[in-house]
Amino acid sequence: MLLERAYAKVNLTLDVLHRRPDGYHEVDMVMQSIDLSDLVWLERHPEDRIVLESNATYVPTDDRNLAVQAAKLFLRRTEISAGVHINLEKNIPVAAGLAGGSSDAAATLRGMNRLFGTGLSFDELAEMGAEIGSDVPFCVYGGTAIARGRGEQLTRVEHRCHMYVLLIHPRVFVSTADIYKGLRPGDFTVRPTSEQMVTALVNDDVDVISRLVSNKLQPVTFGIYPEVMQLSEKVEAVTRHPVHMSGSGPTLFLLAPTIQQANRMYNALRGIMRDVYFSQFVGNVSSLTSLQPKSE
Ligand SMILES: C[C@@](CO)(OP(=O)(O)O)[C@H](O)COP(=O)(O)OP(=O)(O)OC[C@H]1O[C@@H](n2ccc(N)nc2=O)[C@H](O)[C@@H]1O
Ligand SMILES: Nc1ncnc2c1ncn2[C@@H]1O[C@H](COP(=O)(O)OP(=O)(O)O)[C@@H](O)[C@H]1O
Repeated sequence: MLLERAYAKVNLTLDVLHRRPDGYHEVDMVMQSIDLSDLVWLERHPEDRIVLESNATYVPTDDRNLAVQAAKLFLRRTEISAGVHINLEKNIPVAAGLAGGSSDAAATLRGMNRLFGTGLSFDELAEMGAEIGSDVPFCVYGGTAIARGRGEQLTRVEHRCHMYVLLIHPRVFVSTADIYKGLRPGDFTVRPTSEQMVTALVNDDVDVISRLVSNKLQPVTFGIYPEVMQLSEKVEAVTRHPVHMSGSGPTLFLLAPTIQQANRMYNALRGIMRDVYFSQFVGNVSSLTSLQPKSE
Protein backbone atom coordinates (compact mmCIF):
# COMPACT_ATOMS: atom_id res chain seq x y z
CA MET A 1 0.00 0.00 0.00
CA LEU A 2 1.30 3.47 -0.71
CA LEU A 3 0.37 6.92 0.53
CA GLU A 4 0.16 10.23 -1.30
CA ARG A 5 -0.73 13.40 0.52
CA ALA A 6 -3.17 15.71 -1.26
CA TYR A 7 -2.48 19.28 -0.13
CA ALA A 8 -5.08 22.05 -0.19
CA LYS A 9 -4.32 25.41 -1.83
CA VAL A 10 -5.24 29.02 -1.35
CA ASN A 11 -5.30 31.63 -4.10
CA LEU A 12 -3.09 34.55 -3.08
CA THR A 13 -4.24 36.48 -6.16
CA LEU A 14 -7.03 35.63 -8.57
CA ASP A 15 -7.65 37.83 -11.62
CA VAL A 16 -10.07 36.96 -14.38
CA LEU A 17 -9.19 38.44 -17.76
CA HIS A 18 -12.16 37.46 -19.94
CA ARG A 19 -14.72 34.82 -20.78
CA ARG A 20 -13.52 32.39 -23.47
CA PRO A 21 -15.51 30.93 -26.35
CA ASP A 22 -15.25 27.47 -24.72
CA GLY A 23 -17.15 28.72 -21.65
CA TYR A 24 -14.10 28.80 -19.36
CA HIS A 25 -12.51 32.01 -18.13
CA GLU A 26 -8.98 33.14 -18.77
CA VAL A 27 -7.44 33.51 -15.32
CA ASP A 28 -4.17 34.76 -13.85
CA MET A 29 -3.61 33.68 -10.27
CA VAL A 30 -1.00 32.84 -7.67
CA MET A 31 -1.67 29.46 -6.10
CA GLN A 32 -0.05 28.42 -2.81
CA SER A 33 -0.18 24.93 -1.25
CA ILE A 34 -0.89 24.68 2.46
CA ASP A 35 -0.35 21.77 4.82
CA LEU A 36 -4.03 20.88 5.30
CA SER A 37 -4.20 17.58 3.43
CA ASP A 38 -6.27 14.56 2.48
CA LEU A 39 -4.59 11.15 2.54
CA VAL A 40 -4.81 8.96 -0.54
CA TRP A 41 -3.85 5.30 0.07
CA LEU A 42 -3.48 3.12 -3.02
CA GLU A 43 -3.07 -0.62 -3.49
CA ARG A 44 -3.74 -3.18 -6.19
CA HIS A 45 -7.24 -4.64 -6.26
CA PRO A 46 -7.54 -8.32 -7.25
CA GLU A 47 -10.30 -7.51 -9.78
CA ASP A 48 -9.88 -5.15 -12.72
CA ARG A 49 -11.86 -2.30 -11.22
CA ILE A 50 -11.42 0.90 -9.25
CA VAL A 51 -12.88 0.79 -5.75
CA LEU A 52 -12.91 3.89 -3.57
CA GLU A 53 -13.69 4.00 0.13
CA SER A 54 -13.70 7.13 2.22
CA ASN A 55 -14.16 8.25 5.81
CA ALA A 56 -16.33 11.06 4.39
CA THR A 57 -19.97 10.25 3.78
CA TYR A 58 -20.50 13.49 1.87
CA VAL A 59 -18.25 12.80 -1.15
CA PRO A 60 -19.31 10.46 -3.95
CA THR A 61 -17.43 7.13 -4.08
CA ASP A 62 -18.38 6.32 -7.68
CA ASP A 63 -17.22 7.78 -11.02
CA ARG A 64 -18.15 11.29 -9.84
CA ASN A 65 -15.20 11.19 -7.44
CA LEU A 66 -12.24 13.00 -9.01
CA ALA A 67 -9.81 10.41 -7.58
CA VAL A 68 -11.72 7.62 -9.35
CA GLN A 69 -11.70 9.66 -12.56
CA ALA A 70 -7.95 10.14 -12.22
CA ALA A 71 -7.30 6.42 -11.64
CA LYS A 72 -9.40 5.45 -14.67
CA LEU A 73 -7.80 8.05 -16.90
CA PHE A 74 -4.33 6.90 -15.83
CA LEU A 75 -5.08 3.25 -16.65
CA ARG A 76 -6.60 4.22 -20.01
CA ARG A 77 -3.65 6.40 -21.01
CA THR A 78 -0.99 3.91 -19.94
CA GLU A 79 -2.98 0.98 -21.38
CA ILE A 80 -2.63 -0.94 -18.12
CA SER A 81 -5.44 -3.30 -17.23
CA ALA A 82 -5.49 -3.67 -13.47
CA GLY A 83 -7.64 -2.94 -10.47
CA VAL A 84 -6.90 -0.39 -7.75
CA HIS A 85 -8.28 0.16 -4.28
CA ILE A 86 -8.30 3.79 -3.15
CA ASN A 87 -8.77 4.73 0.46
CA LEU A 88 -9.45 8.43 0.75
CA GLU A 89 -9.17 10.17 4.11
CA LYS A 90 -10.86 13.55 3.69
CA ASN A 91 -9.66 16.38 5.90
CA ILE A 92 -10.06 19.25 3.42
CA PRO A 93 -13.57 20.75 3.44
CA VAL A 94 -15.50 19.90 0.25
CA ALA A 95 -16.57 22.48 -2.38
CA ALA A 96 -14.69 25.05 -0.35
CA GLY A 97 -12.38 26.80 -2.84
CA LEU A 98 -9.42 24.80 -1.48
CA ALA A 99 -9.10 22.38 -4.44
CA GLY A 100 -9.64 19.31 -2.27
CA GLY A 101 -11.09 17.16 -5.05
CA SER A 102 -8.50 18.39 -7.56
CA SER A 103 -5.71 17.58 -5.14
CA ASP A 104 -7.10 14.08 -4.54
CA ALA A 105 -7.08 13.55 -8.31
CA ALA A 106 -3.49 14.82 -8.57
CA ALA A 107 -2.34 12.63 -5.65
CA THR A 108 -4.01 9.63 -7.30
CA LEU A 109 -2.11 10.30 -10.54
CA ARG A 110 1.20 10.54 -8.64
CA GLY A 111 0.34 7.42 -6.65
CA MET A 112 -0.69 5.37 -9.70
CA ASN A 113 2.62 6.32 -11.33
CA ARG A 114 4.44 4.88 -8.31
CA LEU A 115 2.18 1.85 -7.92
CA PHE A 116 2.71 0.71 -11.51
CA GLY A 117 6.29 1.99 -11.86
CA THR A 118 5.34 3.82 -15.06
CA GLY A 119 7.93 6.56 -14.61
CA LEU A 120 5.84 9.36 -16.09
CA SER A 121 7.12 12.86 -15.38
CA PHE A 122 5.11 15.34 -13.31
CA ASP A 123 4.67 17.32 -16.56
CA GLU A 124 3.00 14.29 -18.14
CA LEU A 125 0.83 13.71 -15.08
CA ALA A 126 -0.16 17.39 -15.06
CA GLU A 127 -1.16 17.20 -18.71
CA MET A 128 -3.35 14.21 -17.90
CA GLY A 129 -4.77 16.02 -14.87
CA ALA A 130 -5.91 18.98 -16.98
CA GLU A 131 -8.55 16.67 -18.48
CA ILE A 132 -10.07 16.22 -15.03
CA GLY A 133 -10.10 19.83 -13.86
CA SER A 134 -8.38 23.19 -14.24
CA ASP A 135 -6.74 23.09 -10.79
CA VAL A 136 -5.42 19.51 -11.09
CA PRO A 137 -2.13 20.35 -12.92
CA PHE A 138 -1.11 22.76 -10.13
CA CYS A 139 -1.96 20.13 -7.52
CA VAL A 140 0.32 17.58 -9.22
CA TYR A 141 3.35 19.76 -8.31
CA GLY A 142 2.02 21.79 -5.36
CA GLY A 143 4.15 24.56 -3.87
CA THR A 144 3.67 27.96 -5.47
CA ALA A 145 2.84 28.84 -9.07
CA ILE A 146 1.29 31.42 -11.30
CA ALA A 147 -1.57 29.69 -13.09
CA ARG A 148 -2.86 31.09 -16.36
CA GLY A 149 -5.08 29.91 -19.20
CA ARG A 150 -8.01 28.22 -17.48
CA GLY A 151 -5.59 27.44 -14.63
CA GLU A 152 -3.54 24.70 -16.28
CA GLN A 153 -0.66 26.83 -17.65
CA LEU A 154 1.83 26.98 -14.82
CA THR A 155 4.89 29.04 -14.04
CA ARG A 156 6.34 27.51 -10.94
CA VAL A 157 7.81 29.79 -8.29
CA GLU A 158 10.52 29.14 -5.70
CA HIS A 159 10.49 31.33 -2.60
CA ARG A 160 11.42 31.13 1.07
CA CYS A 161 8.51 33.09 2.49
CA HIS A 162 6.72 31.13 5.19
CA MET A 163 3.33 32.20 6.48
CA TYR A 164 0.64 30.71 8.67
CA VAL A 165 -2.81 30.47 7.16
CA LEU A 166 -5.98 30.40 9.26
CA LEU A 167 -8.94 29.03 7.37
CA ILE A 168 -12.56 29.65 8.24
CA HIS A 169 -14.99 27.41 6.41
CA PRO A 170 -18.57 28.71 6.33
CA ARG A 171 -20.95 25.80 5.93
CA VAL A 172 -22.25 26.97 2.58
CA PHE A 173 -22.10 24.91 -0.63
CA VAL A 174 -20.65 26.97 -3.50
CA SER A 175 -20.70 25.90 -7.16
CA THR A 176 -17.55 27.16 -8.93
CA ALA A 177 -19.41 27.31 -12.26
CA ASP A 178 -22.13 29.57 -10.77
CA ILE A 179 -19.54 31.99 -9.37
CA TYR A 180 -17.70 32.31 -12.71
CA LYS A 181 -21.09 32.78 -14.42
CA GLY A 182 -21.87 35.63 -12.03
CA LEU A 183 -18.93 37.74 -13.29
CA ARG A 184 -19.89 40.87 -15.27
CA PRO A 185 -17.63 42.49 -17.93
CA GLY A 186 -16.68 45.24 -15.44
CA ASP A 187 -15.20 42.57 -13.13
CA PHE A 188 -12.53 41.57 -15.64
CA THR A 189 -8.94 42.65 -14.94
CA VAL A 190 -6.61 44.39 -17.36
CA ARG A 191 -3.44 44.26 -15.26
CA PRO A 192 -3.14 41.14 -13.09
CA THR A 193 -1.18 41.35 -9.83
CA SER A 194 0.46 37.92 -9.95
CA GLU A 195 3.95 39.15 -10.93
CA GLN A 196 3.96 41.69 -8.08
CA MET A 197 2.84 38.97 -5.66
CA VAL A 198 5.64 36.67 -6.80
CA THR A 199 8.20 39.45 -6.30
CA ALA A 200 6.86 40.02 -2.79
CA LEU A 201 7.05 36.27 -2.02
CA VAL A 202 10.62 36.05 -3.32
CA ASN A 203 11.56 39.14 -1.25
CA ASP A 204 9.76 37.64 1.76
CA ASP A 205 7.99 40.98 2.17
CA VAL A 206 4.98 40.01 4.29
CA ASP A 207 3.51 43.53 4.38
CA VAL A 208 3.41 43.74 0.59
CA ILE A 209 2.08 40.17 0.34
CA SER A 210 -0.76 40.98 2.74
CA ARG A 211 -1.57 44.16 0.81
CA LEU A 212 -1.59 42.39 -2.57
CA VAL A 213 -3.85 39.44 -1.70
CA SER A 214 -6.95 39.82 -3.87
CA ASN A 215 -9.65 37.72 -5.48
CA LYS A 216 -11.94 38.95 -8.26
CA LEU A 217 -14.44 36.17 -7.51
CA GLN A 218 -14.98 37.37 -3.96
CA PRO A 219 -17.59 40.09 -4.73
CA VAL A 220 -19.60 37.56 -6.75
CA THR A 221 -19.57 34.96 -3.95
CA PHE A 222 -20.36 37.62 -1.32
CA GLY A 223 -23.23 38.88 -3.52
CA ILE A 224 -24.81 35.45 -3.88
CA TYR A 225 -24.09 34.38 -0.29
CA PRO A 226 -24.39 37.48 1.96
CA GLU A 227 -23.86 35.24 4.99
CA VAL A 228 -20.27 34.65 3.84
CA MET A 229 -19.70 38.42 3.64
CA GLN A 230 -21.20 38.86 7.11
CA LEU A 231 -18.92 36.15 8.47
CA SER A 232 -15.93 37.85 6.82
CA GLU A 233 -16.84 41.14 8.52
CA LYS A 234 -17.16 39.37 11.85
CA VAL A 235 -13.76 37.68 11.47
CA GLU A 236 -12.20 41.02 10.53
CA ALA A 237 -13.77 42.69 13.59
CA VAL A 238 -12.55 39.93 15.94
CA THR A 239 -9.00 39.62 14.59
CA ARG A 240 -8.50 43.19 13.32
CA HIS A 241 -6.77 41.66 10.30
CA PRO A 242 -7.72 41.64 6.62
CA VAL A 243 -9.75 38.57 5.63
CA HIS A 244 -9.45 36.99 2.18
CA MET A 245 -11.38 34.36 0.22
CA SER A 246 -9.84 31.37 -1.56
CA GLY A 247 -10.91 30.43 -5.11
CA SER A 248 -14.63 30.58 -5.67
CA GLY A 249 -15.11 30.35 -1.90
CA PRO A 250 -16.64 30.15 0.52
CA THR A 251 -13.48 29.49 2.60
CA LEU A 252 -12.05 32.65 4.15
CA PHE A 253 -8.43 32.97 5.23
CA LEU A 254 -6.07 35.16 7.21
CA LEU A 255 -2.30 35.29 6.81
CA ALA A 256 0.09 35.61 9.73
CA PRO A 257 3.89 35.86 9.51
CA THR A 258 4.55 34.56 13.02
CA ILE A 259 3.20 31.63 15.01
CA GLN A 260 2.43 33.96 17.92
CA GLN A 261 0.18 36.11 15.79
CA ALA A 262 -1.43 33.04 14.19
CA ASN A 263 -2.12 31.54 17.64
CA ARG A 264 -3.68 34.78 18.89
CA MET A 265 -6.01 34.94 15.89
CA TYR A 266 -6.82 31.22 16.10
CA ASN A 267 -7.74 31.44 19.79
CA ALA A 268 -9.87 34.55 19.25
CA LEU A 269 -11.76 32.83 16.42
CA ARG A 270 -12.17 29.45 18.10
CA GLY A 271 -13.94 31.22 20.93
CA ILE A 272 -16.78 32.28 18.67
CA MET A 273 -16.96 29.84 15.72
CA ARG A 274 -16.49 26.25 14.59
CA ASP A 275 -14.63 25.16 11.46
CA VAL A 276 -11.42 27.12 11.96
CA TYR A 277 -8.27 25.41 10.62
CA PHE A 278 -4.66 26.24 11.44
CA SER A 279 -2.31 25.69 8.50
CA GLN A 280 0.80 27.04 6.84
CA PHE A 281 2.50 27.35 3.45
CA VAL A 282 4.17 24.18 2.14
CA GLY A 283 6.66 23.74 -0.69
CA ASN A 284 6.25 21.58 -3.77
CA VAL A 285 5.53 17.86 -3.64
CA SER A 286 9.03 16.70 -4.59
CA SER A 287 10.53 18.66 -1.69
CA LEU A 288 8.08 16.86 0.64
CA THR A 289 8.54 13.27 -0.55
CA SER A 290 10.99 12.51 2.22
CA LEU A 291 8.10 13.01 4.67
CA GLN A 292 6.05 10.27 3.04
CA PRO A 293 6.32 6.57 3.75
CA LYS A 294 7.22 5.02 0.38
CA SER A 295 5.27 1.79 0.73
CA GLU A 296 4.08 -0.78 3.21
C1 LIG B 1 -11.90 29.02 -8.82
C2 LIG B 1 -10.70 28.13 -8.76
C3 LIG B 1 -9.44 28.98 -8.53
O1 LIG B 1 -8.31 28.20 -8.23
O2 LIG B 1 -10.68 27.18 -7.69
P1 LIG B 1 -11.82 26.50 -6.73
O3 LIG B 1 -12.72 27.52 -6.17
O4 LIG B 1 -12.55 25.51 -7.56
O5 LIG B 1 -11.01 25.82 -5.65
C4 LIG B 1 -10.49 27.37 -10.11
O6 LIG B 1 -10.40 28.29 -11.18
C5 LIG B 1 -11.55 26.34 -10.43
O7 LIG B 1 -10.90 25.21 -10.89
P2 LIG B 1 -11.65 23.77 -10.93
O8 LIG B 1 -12.49 23.59 -9.71
O9 LIG B 1 -10.60 22.76 -11.22
O10 LIG B 1 -12.60 23.99 -12.15
P3 LIG B 1 -13.11 22.99 -13.31
O11 LIG B 1 -13.57 21.72 -12.68
O12 LIG B 1 -12.11 22.94 -14.40
O13 LIG B 1 -14.36 23.81 -13.85
C6 LIG B 1 -15.58 23.91 -13.16
C7 LIG B 1 -16.39 25.00 -13.83
O14 LIG B 1 -15.88 26.30 -13.43
C8 LIG B 1 -15.89 27.20 -14.53
N1 LIG B 1 -14.49 27.64 -14.79
C9 LIG B 1 -13.43 26.98 -14.24
C10 LIG B 1 -12.14 27.42 -14.48
C11 LIG B 1 -11.97 28.56 -15.30
N2 LIG B 1 -10.74 29.05 -15.56
N3 LIG B 1 -13.03 29.20 -15.84
C12 LIG B 1 -14.31 28.77 -15.59
O15 LIG B 1 -15.27 29.36 -16.07
C13 LIG B 1 -16.49 26.46 -15.71
O16 LIG B 1 -17.87 26.76 -15.72
C14 LIG B 1 -16.29 25.00 -15.35
O17 LIG B 1 -17.27 24.17 -15.92
N1 LIG C 1 -12.32 13.51 -3.98
C1 LIG C 1 -13.21 14.50 -3.86
N2 LIG C 1 -13.15 15.34 -2.82
C2 LIG C 1 -14.01 16.37 -2.72
N3 LIG C 1 -14.99 16.62 -3.59
C3 LIG C 1 -15.10 15.82 -4.66
C4 LIG C 1 -14.21 14.73 -4.83
N4 LIG C 1 -14.53 14.14 -5.99
C5 LIG C 1 -15.58 14.81 -6.50
N5 LIG C 1 -15.94 15.82 -5.70
C6 LIG C 1 -17.00 16.79 -6.00
O1 LIG C 1 -16.36 17.94 -6.53
C7 LIG C 1 -17.01 19.14 -6.14
C8 LIG C 1 -15.98 20.22 -5.76
O2 LIG C 1 -15.28 19.76 -4.65
P1 LIG C 1 -13.84 20.36 -4.20
O3 LIG C 1 -12.78 19.92 -5.12
O4 LIG C 1 -13.69 20.03 -2.77
O5 LIG C 1 -14.13 21.91 -4.35
P2 LIG C 1 -13.24 23.16 -4.72
O6 LIG C 1 -12.76 22.95 -6.15
O7 LIG C 1 -14.16 24.34 -4.57
O8 LIG C 1 -12.14 23.22 -3.75
C9 LIG C 1 -17.98 18.75 -5.04
O9 LIG C 1 -19.28 18.92 -5.56
C10 LIG C 1 -17.73 17.28 -4.75
O10 LIG C 1 -18.92 16.53 -4.57
